[in-house]
Amino acid sequence: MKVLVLPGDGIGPEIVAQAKKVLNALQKDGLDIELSEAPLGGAAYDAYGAPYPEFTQKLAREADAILLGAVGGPQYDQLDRPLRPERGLLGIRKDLNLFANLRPAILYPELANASTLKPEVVSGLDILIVRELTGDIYFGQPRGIRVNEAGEREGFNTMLYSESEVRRIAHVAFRAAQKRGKKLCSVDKANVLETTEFWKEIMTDVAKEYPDVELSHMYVDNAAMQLVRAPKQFDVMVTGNIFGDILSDQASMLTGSIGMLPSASLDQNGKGLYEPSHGSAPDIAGKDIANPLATILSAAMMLRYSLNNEAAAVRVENAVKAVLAQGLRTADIYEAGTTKVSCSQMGDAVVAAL
Ligand SMILES: NC(=O)c1ccc[n+]([C@@H]2O[C@H](COP(=O)([O-])OP(=O)(O)OC[C@H]3O[C@@H](n4cnc5c(N)ncnc54)[C@H](O)[C@@H]3O)[C@@H](O)[C@H]2O)c1
Ligand SMILES: CC(C)[C@H](C(=O)O)[C@@H](O)C(=O)O
Ligand SMILES: [Mg+2]
Repeated sequence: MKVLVLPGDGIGPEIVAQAKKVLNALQKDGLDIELSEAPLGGAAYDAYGAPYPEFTQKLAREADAILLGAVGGPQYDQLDRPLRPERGLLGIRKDLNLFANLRPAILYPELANASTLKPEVVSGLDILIVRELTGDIYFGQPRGIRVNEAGEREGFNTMLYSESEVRRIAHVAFRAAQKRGKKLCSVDKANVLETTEFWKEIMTDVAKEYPDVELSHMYVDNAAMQLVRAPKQFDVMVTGNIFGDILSDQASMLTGSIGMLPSASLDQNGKGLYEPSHGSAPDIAGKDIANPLATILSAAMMLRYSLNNEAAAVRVENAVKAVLAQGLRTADIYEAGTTKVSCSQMGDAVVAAL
């Protein structure tokens, strides 16, 4: 199996190095993977003048699975839009048709106090957010910044979903719900936006094929409120690209830190890109203090979904649970009575716990 590693920018290389340690340890125990590396985002712009250069594209297309750190940083904000790091990430998602983004928000019992919510509200939390990743206002045309007829500048984007796009993500979400608590909440803004009114109609239609799953609908503003009021009411949530982006960052705080939330972005055939849900955290880059657990847990998802190695995935997840049980914490999840460790120390501890 070929695994392409894309460290990216900011804390990307630091957190990916920890996930690589874990994969290297598994390799020594017989995991049959071949690792290669390429730049994406700002690092790719620096090396090749493009955020998703041909060099990276070729390796990405050949790989069975991809592990990404994060992209972006203020030093790239002044570039022309097509050259910005984030366009590299959107480019690889679109190029590889990685339409199904799974973002599990799980509260480990040891982090009950790290969550911003009261322990009784979050204890046992286990939500899966299924975010559509290659459509919506992120990709709809037309888009841009222009001068209108009145001579005033305006910015515009297009929220767009085709029926096939909604159907395929609906099936992913219903199948996920079937394997879990059999409850699916589709999040929309159907009271205002036609795109999501259409989304809701298709979700309702696909539900007929999954009579064992209870489908509900919720407006996104209410969903944001319910996520902090009573998050355990949710099992699987399915939503479009932009709402899923926002709700998954919000859900991450229920688990104690955005540094705990992994993600998998999958195509129809099990090929996937695995990355933490957070960004390149320029404010803490280069300090060896970032939390690498979301990236390590993303590597576990890669073992599960693309490398079909459930045993190795569980082994990594158990190692993460073990380091938390040992009281080891990076700064973002630190609390009195625990032991503060650096990013690299956390990586070493997970390897030791394997
Ligand atoms: N998937 C991605 O590559 C991705 C995702 C989100 C944002 N970004 C990009 O990252 C850059 C920074 O964006 P932002 O600041 O809005 O979001 P961010 O997620 O990078 O950071 C938000 C806050 O969370 C903290 N944080 C994030 N990850 C952490 C970790 N592992 N451990 C400890 N703390 C962590 C940061 O220090 C910061 O205070 C931007 O260029 C943005 O476009 C990339
Ligand atoms: C960096 C950005 C393009 C990306 C997104 O919006 O999808 C990020 O926020 C994410 O959640 O992966
Ligand atoms: Mg995001």
